Amino acid sequence: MNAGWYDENNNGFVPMVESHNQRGQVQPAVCRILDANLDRAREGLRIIEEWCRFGLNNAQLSEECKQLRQELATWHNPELRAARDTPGDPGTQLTHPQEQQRTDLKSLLQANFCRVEEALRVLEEYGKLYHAQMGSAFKQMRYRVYTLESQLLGYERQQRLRRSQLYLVTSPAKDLLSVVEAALAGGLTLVQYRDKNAEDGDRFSHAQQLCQLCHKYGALFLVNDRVDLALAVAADGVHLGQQDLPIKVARQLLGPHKIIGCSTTNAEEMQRAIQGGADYIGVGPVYETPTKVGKPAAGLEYVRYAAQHSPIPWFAIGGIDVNNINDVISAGAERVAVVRAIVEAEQPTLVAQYFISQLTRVHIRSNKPELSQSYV
Ligand SMILES: Cc1ncc(COP(=O)(O)OP(=O)(O)O)c(N)n1
Ligand SMILES: Cc1ncsc1CCOP(=O)(O)O
Ligand SMILES: [Mg+2]
Repeated sequence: MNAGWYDENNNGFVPMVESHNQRGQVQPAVCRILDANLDRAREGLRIIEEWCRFGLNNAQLSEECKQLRQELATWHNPELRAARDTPGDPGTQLTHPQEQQRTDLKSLLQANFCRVEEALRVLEEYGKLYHAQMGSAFKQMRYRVYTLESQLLGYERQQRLRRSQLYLVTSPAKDLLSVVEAALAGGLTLVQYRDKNAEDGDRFSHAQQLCQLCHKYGALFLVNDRVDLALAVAADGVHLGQQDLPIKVARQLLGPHKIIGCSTTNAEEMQRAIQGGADYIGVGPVYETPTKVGKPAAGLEYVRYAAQHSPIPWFAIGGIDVNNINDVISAGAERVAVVRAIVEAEQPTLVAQYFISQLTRVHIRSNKPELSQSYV
């Protein structure tokens, strides 16, 4: 019969790695450290797993959490459990003020990833004193958790992108931060920083402030043209035009989990962007616009084409405002991107709300309720 024990935390029968350490007597304190951190890592993983399972309905991510928990359980042998001394532990009363104030889901998940990664690092170091394979086993697990974290954040980004109906592309304005904040308050969930003329130092500081603001509201933040700037401010991704870096190069620089958008004006560009791995495309200019002087309109015809042929999310852009939004929606658009309609609006909150209400109406009509759900 295999040696092991029954674990009450849903892991069932857990095969024992080895009940005795291989280096002679280990200090009881080391066993207590290992016991406490095995618990800590498992608890953190369980919190993350619940979101993967019930929040995202993602079987692959929840399975990875479960496997990691089970692997932790195989190391948590009776000898380590027996070392527990909760009444004598001075740390049980200590809480950090931040633990009491998780304001959003993203910070809750990040805090728990942090907790798991820290616990695994402790297990890696102290585990070397206990068992020859413990150090390398926990190192590998820590890297798996890093991968899980970036997969989960990437998956969340894609979901947010899919649920975004209105996209604000910024233009320089004296009170840009207040304008963007007002639009975020109206329900805006996707923002692109675009400034074709500023100096890099100013671009960096504007992008940094906008990025923080967007994340405070749970909105995605992308940077126009510049992969380096997107990386520098930890943006959610980048928007590239036909004259910018190729998508494949940007993907290598940004990794698999950031968003890459691409401008398209016709069917051929659309096809290339999709094949290149764009996460979404801009479709336009629908109308000629002073924001992009000299660029001929692709027209509503191209919007109709996108509605029929684009398998990835797409945003109609160019000259769209509150007066013509319904023509664009009638041509098949479910998402729109605007510059002047919001940046130059007297009441950006109301304009954002109006656009979203019109787009939501059409989503409900076309029976795509997932697009009209608000996101945590
Ligand atoms: C959402 C969206 N669509 C199209 C563009 C235009 O990009 P590009 O053609 O590279 O032109 P510039 O914006 O760089 O002048 C966009 N920025 N966003
Ligand atoms: C950046 C861009 N790309 C195609 S049209 C456009 C500008 C859209 O600006 P506006 O919404 O002010 O017409
Ligand atoms: Mg560009």
